Amino acid sequence: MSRSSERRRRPSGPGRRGPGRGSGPVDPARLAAYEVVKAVRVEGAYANLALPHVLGRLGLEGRDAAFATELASGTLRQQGTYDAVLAACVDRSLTKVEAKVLDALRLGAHQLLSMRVPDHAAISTTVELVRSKVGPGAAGFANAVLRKVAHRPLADWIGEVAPDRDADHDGWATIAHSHPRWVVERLAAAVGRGQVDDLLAADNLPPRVTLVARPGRATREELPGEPTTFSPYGVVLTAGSPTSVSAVAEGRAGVQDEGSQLVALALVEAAVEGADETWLDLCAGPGGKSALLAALGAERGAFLLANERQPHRAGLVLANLTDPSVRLLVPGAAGVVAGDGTVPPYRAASVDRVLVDAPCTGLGALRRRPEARWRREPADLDALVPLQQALLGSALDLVRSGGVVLYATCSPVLEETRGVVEQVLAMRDDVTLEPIGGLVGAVPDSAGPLPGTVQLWPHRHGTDAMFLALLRKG
Ligand SMILES: C[S@@+](CC[C@H](N)C(=O)[O-])C[C@H]1O[C@@H](n2cnc3c(N)ncnc32)[C@H](O)[C@@H]1O
Repeated sequence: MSRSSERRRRPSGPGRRGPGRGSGPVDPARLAAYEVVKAVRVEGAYANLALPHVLGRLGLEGRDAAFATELASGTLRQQGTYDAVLAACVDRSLTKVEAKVLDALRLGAHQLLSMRVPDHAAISTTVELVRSKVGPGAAGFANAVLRKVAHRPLADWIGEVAPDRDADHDGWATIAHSHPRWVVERLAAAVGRGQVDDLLAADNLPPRVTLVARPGRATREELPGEPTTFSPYGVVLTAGSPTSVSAVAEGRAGVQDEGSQLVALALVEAAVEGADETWLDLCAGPGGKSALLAALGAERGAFLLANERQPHRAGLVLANLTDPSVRLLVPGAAGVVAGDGTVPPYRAASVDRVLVDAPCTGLGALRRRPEARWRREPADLDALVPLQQALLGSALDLVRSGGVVLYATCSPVLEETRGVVEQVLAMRDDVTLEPIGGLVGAVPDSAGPLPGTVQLWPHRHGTDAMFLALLRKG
């Protein structure tokens, strides 16, 4: 059966030029993707951090860099689908296939099934990669396996290797959308059965790059791109790289998901009577929201204290709050402390506004962390949920009467959102849950799992799946 061209939706990059046809040197873009996938497997690297290093070392730019990025990221995201396909094409368990060969087979499968790379180029370049990294025997094996993969388009493969969709939707989605089953189940519980497929599909698309103009330091009119729909500070970068934007290089603007911009905005938009001078970001690292809060606070005469438990991440917060010459971007407006937010070194009832951007599973940001879904486990919730409750509890101790705490997660998982807020509310009689108002409260179709809370979604809003709850101390 020949594969139809309609299903090929991704840009081809250098694959269309067919580098590495036949026996020859390994194509550098494929080599870069291979090195990233291997570093994720062997070193536990984060693909989004490993990519710039590898691209720089191999001197890849432009189309080649874009191709390598899509190849590595897409392969990692859709590994669950490709493994099911490869398992049907290999005469032994995939656990018996040498890991380096399996890395390369997954890269080949992504080119064959999801990128516009001609079959001959996808197969021959992968075979050369395997020959150079493993040897001629493995190259022959890879050639035979990828020829089988190339026999069918992706949709036909899914029909063959996934369970029946009507009989076992979550089993089907596990393969078709390449998410672990427990993640499918948690996301379905949060978004509802009617939309879970749209959400899972959105997780497999590369996120758009969004910039934030830090108020008082930059305007969004000076940033290249289209204004964001909901945040008054953002633009969606339509071309080029953020590092080439001078306001970003100078620290006056930054790269920040629109949902994260809305979290900072929701804290600032909440009405507070009386003093409004001391703001605390309890879990600040690496500091994207702190940078926006410091700029907004400076406009209102408020001081932002940015707290982060891990010292090296507290260093990243400082870097986000300073310009390239390490001068505070908004002098006198912010300070950074490395401290445990569950036993904070601050006076009780001394703060007017607190952000708790809690450590979480990150299952709302899977678009930008291609490998994260394979690293997380249900047991992570056993440690994270009590920590989230403790952090929210200490934020409520730190805020003064009449002040506000914004609890946020980049996860829509109900244990981390509704569960944490309900649990903390049940343990205290000095706190009320308030509707999030202002611009953030007006985002359409954003009702969260508790009255007045907000839940953003990649497939509805184009943002990470941020959860926001506003609590006021009585
Ligand atoms: C979701 S991230 C925060 C992202 C950050 N607000 C931003 O916009 O860049 C959660 C942070 O909480 C930190 N963290 C974890 N446990 C903590 C604790 N007990 N006290 C303070 N920070 C903690 C983590 O190291 C991590 O940097």
